[in-house]
Amino acid sequence: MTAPEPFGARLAAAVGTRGPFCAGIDPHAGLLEAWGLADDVAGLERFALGAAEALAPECAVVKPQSAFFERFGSRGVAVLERVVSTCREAGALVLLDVKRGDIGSTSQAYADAYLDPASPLACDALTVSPYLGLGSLEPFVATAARHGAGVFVLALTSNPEGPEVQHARTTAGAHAGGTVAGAVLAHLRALNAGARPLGSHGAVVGATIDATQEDLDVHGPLLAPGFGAQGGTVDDLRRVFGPAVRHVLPTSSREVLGHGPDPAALREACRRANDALAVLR
Ligand SMILES: O=c1ccn([C@@H]2O[C@H](COP(=O)(O)O)[C@@H](O)[C@H]2O)c(=O)[nH]1
Repeated sequence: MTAPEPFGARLAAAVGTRGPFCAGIDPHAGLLEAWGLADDVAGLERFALGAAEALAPECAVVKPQSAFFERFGSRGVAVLERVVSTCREAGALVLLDVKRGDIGSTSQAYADAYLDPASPLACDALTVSPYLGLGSLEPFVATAARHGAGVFVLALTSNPEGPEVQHARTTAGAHAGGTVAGAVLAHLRALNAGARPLGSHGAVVGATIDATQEDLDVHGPLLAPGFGAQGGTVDDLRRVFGPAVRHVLPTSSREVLGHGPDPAALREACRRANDALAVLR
């Protein structure tokens, strides 16, 4: 059996063709209302599939936020499954923002749910939380490698509460003495070593964070939420990421979705974002 093409290589090719902008699909109640839809499963379906059909042919990566589907229970998750398949059929990679992480045996079940192609919710990559320890992420890393998928680990998140945990000093493990975020970044750098053209293990680093002393170049993708509605700009991306900006996937949900429901306006918003980001590469 031939090995699947690694996520990092698939991502590099997709970004080379379509640009780095990652469109988020976050069906907020307020956005459903703005699109003239009810805040129920039928409204969710119209909104999320409409966004997927308009945005996925334009973007290298689409990032559905699982929480907004889960709030409708199993019928919401069924809509998420259709969003994932719609986006992948349109040639976009799907990064599911679900921020999982648990003890190893449970992480294996999460990894199977989101990364095994046999699962109804199989995606190209997912977000995970490292706060049960870097070793606890191993099932995600191994399962992703088996299936040519990617893993994005929270490092320096875009929310203002992040630093109290992420800037704390760790006293245990291979990176003792450094910050928690620094340990996450170093772990990813080690996982990505030697990968060509780019590793499959990404970091989540907000476009809104203060200047950091951490080395953000993990030789893998850097998902940058906070671009758009949270205030992050192209200048912030340059300021925060420095030379590593070439590996950044800036992502925005509310800002781009606010242009709907007109599919042409959604597509245009995605094109404009990619045009504005071209100066960074
Ligand atoms: O540090 C993080 C990690 C993830 N997110 C997620 O990204 C989107 C942002 O939505 P906007 O509407 O563009 O603000 C959302 O799904 C968050 O859960 C983040 O914001 N920050």
